[in-house]
Amino acid sequence: MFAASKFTPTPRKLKREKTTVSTSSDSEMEPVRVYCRLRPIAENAEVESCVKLISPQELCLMCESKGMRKEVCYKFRHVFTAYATQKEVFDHVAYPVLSDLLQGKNGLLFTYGITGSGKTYTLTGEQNNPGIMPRCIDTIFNSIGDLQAPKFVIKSDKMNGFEVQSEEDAMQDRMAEVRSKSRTPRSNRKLNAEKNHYSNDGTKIPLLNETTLYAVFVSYVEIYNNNVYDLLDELNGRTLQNKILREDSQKNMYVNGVVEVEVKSAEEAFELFNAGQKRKRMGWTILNAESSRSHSIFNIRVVQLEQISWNDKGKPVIPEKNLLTIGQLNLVDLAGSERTNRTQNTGTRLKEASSINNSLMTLRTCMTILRENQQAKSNKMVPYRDSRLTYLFKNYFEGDGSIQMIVCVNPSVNDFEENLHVMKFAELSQDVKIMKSEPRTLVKKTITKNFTPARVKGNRFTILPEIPICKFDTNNMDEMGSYIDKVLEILKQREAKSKSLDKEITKSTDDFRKRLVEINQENVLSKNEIRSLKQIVNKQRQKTNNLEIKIRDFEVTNGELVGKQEELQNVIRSLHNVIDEKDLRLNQNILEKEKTKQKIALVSEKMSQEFDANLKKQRDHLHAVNRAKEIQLRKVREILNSEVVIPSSESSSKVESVVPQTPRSQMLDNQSRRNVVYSTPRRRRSKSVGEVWLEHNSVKPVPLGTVMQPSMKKRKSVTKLTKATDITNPKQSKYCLLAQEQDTDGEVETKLYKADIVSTCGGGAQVIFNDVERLRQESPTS
Ligand SMILES: Nc1ncnc2c1ncn2[C@@H]1O[C@H](COP(=O)(O)OP(=O)(O)OP(=O)(O)O)[C@@H](O)[C@H]1O
Repeated sequence: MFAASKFTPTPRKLKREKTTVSTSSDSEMEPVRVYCRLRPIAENAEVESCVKLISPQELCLMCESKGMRKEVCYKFRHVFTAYATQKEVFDHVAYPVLSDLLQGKNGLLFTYGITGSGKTYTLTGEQNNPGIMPRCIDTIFNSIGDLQAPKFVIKSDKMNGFEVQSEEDAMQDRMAEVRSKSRTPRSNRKLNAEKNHYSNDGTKIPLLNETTLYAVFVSYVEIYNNNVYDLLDELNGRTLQNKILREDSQKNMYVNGVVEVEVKSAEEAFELFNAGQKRKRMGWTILNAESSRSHSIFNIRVVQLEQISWNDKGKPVIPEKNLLTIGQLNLVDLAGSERTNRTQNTGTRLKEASSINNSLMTLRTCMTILRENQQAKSNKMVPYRDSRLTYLFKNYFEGDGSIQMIVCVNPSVNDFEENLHVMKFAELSQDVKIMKSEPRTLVKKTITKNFTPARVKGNRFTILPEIPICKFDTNNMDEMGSYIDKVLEILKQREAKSKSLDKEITKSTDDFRKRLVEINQENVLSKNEIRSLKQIVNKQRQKTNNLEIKIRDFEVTNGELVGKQEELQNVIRSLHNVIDEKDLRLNQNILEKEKTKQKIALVSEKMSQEFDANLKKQRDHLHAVNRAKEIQLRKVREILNSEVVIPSSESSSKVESVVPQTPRSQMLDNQSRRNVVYSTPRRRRSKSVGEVWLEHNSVKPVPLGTVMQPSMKKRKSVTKLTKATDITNPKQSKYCLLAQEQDTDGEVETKLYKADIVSTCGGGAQVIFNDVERLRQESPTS
């Protein structure tokens, strides 16, 4: 049991003043501490690294594209290679911040980088390889050890502050908690407990003050689609509710109504973290199977109750007036920036990505303007309110604590372009200087809910010394005199007490009035906030209405388009049918053609065979006829030879005498040697009456006037064979071609090419030349 001591401290009250960054001197400022951590390239990914390490503080990003080599170098406070352990990162980055935290200073630590670069790994890590968060929790509890305030003695006032309550009240709260815990199913507790082990390496921070009690509080929120959700909220079947951000009486930003739990061990803290982690919005993307879709903020607040004394039993004595120092550490796992063309996100993922990118963009803008303000000593407005992320951490940028950033980098060459943007932002952030923060100690009175009056008499109670009752005895005046003195003394005491009570009442009234004024101010702020929220809600409603109208319009258009699409599909279907039919017919035609071709080939083969056979027959026949004619001719020649006897000396005169004196022979005589006369052709000239000749003359024949002209009683004269029917006319059986040409001496020679026209079995005709008569004119003088 605690007893309220009479100890009245002289508080080290530090008033928090808002100083703009640009007006403070350099010694009061410190830059944002920026570290870089490289993650190993995944083993199965066959990609090159685009990072070259120059020194423990410098690295270069390199890339070669289209024959051009690009190399950009950056300097950081420290660069952790892919081989750096989680402990190294913790020792370098988080340990100093934790040391500040246990002195009551604030710190903000966030991981920044593109998706899949190792932000969650750095901050949370794995069960056997814990990251910064579990190591922080372990280190805090390792350090404070037994110096923990009994649970619920320090209590959140629900307005971002704390109050100290009496041990009796704390005990009642503890009992209530035990009762509510006993109602939680055992299976659930066991399930949660199984996951709460991160390996603890026993890291400690030496504490300066052994007369201080510590209480650790944690809360866990996420910013998803620019809304704040409490991941530790008791849901009881509800969905997570959007929380609003508020400013407390000290102008610090906080999440209104956030569940802040006092934890007494690291395991308890991990249990809460894991419970929140299950609610945190994670999702699958092409670039990271477990991608954070929100910014998550794990807040650790360490409240110190200073200058405690200890009673005989070794228990702390809580004074009436307390000195509270509050330090807080925000561990922020930012969602990764991502390019939609790489993640190929659509729908919800796309909306998330655009919200993530917007909030990161606002963070960049705030940093840029802060830097500009500091460098150009200007006073541009920093747009913290544009995003919940920057609005929540506005105090840090204005000098309420140190800021450290770990830039996580996946060195894959595929991430080169995006890493460039990240590095640019990181480099810019290093130039921003933040006011150094100092611990703030507040004086708080111990609150007692169960007020019990000192003494109760009948129906009234009094806190003044009572006047003793005395019997009036006139015989004993001495006793009466001492009694009166006593009463006078008591009355004096009562007067003094009354005065002190008056003073106390006046002070209490003043305090109460002050508190009322504060409450009133907060009330006014809340009203303003509610008003602005209402305006936002109205605007949103208006937007929703507009969107609904648009959606309806779209639905109508969509309906029409669907109708049109159906019509077009019907047309397409019928066209497809037509095409199918045509294809079928085409195929049939091709088949038929193929068949016909085959038939024609068969018939033509047959015909050519028949034709060959006929031809052979005719040739044989003609040969036979020729042979018979030759035999006849031979016989005629023999007869002629036997008739004509030519004496060797008068041969020329004998010829003349043997040749009958026909007009033709006379002509031959007359024309002397101009014409050569052959007996055989003359005889070969057929005189058959029935024969029809096809006389093929030259266009302008030279008139012959000779005996050589064949006798063609029935004839058809042509100068040109233009048509096949000129030959194939079945009535014609003979052919004679008259050709005249001049020899080199200019003498005319006439040739008669004679032939038989033989019909062929194919319906054509064959011209078989069998005789040539030549008639040549010569000048006797030549
Ligand atoms: N330093 C490291 N050593 C080993 N593995 C790592 C390291 N950093 C990251 N990884 C692995 O890379 C993968 C992606 O890491 P992580 O989920 O932390 O990325 P992230 O930056 O948080 O991504 P997102 O922004 O999409 O949430 C994980 O499987 C993680 O285990």
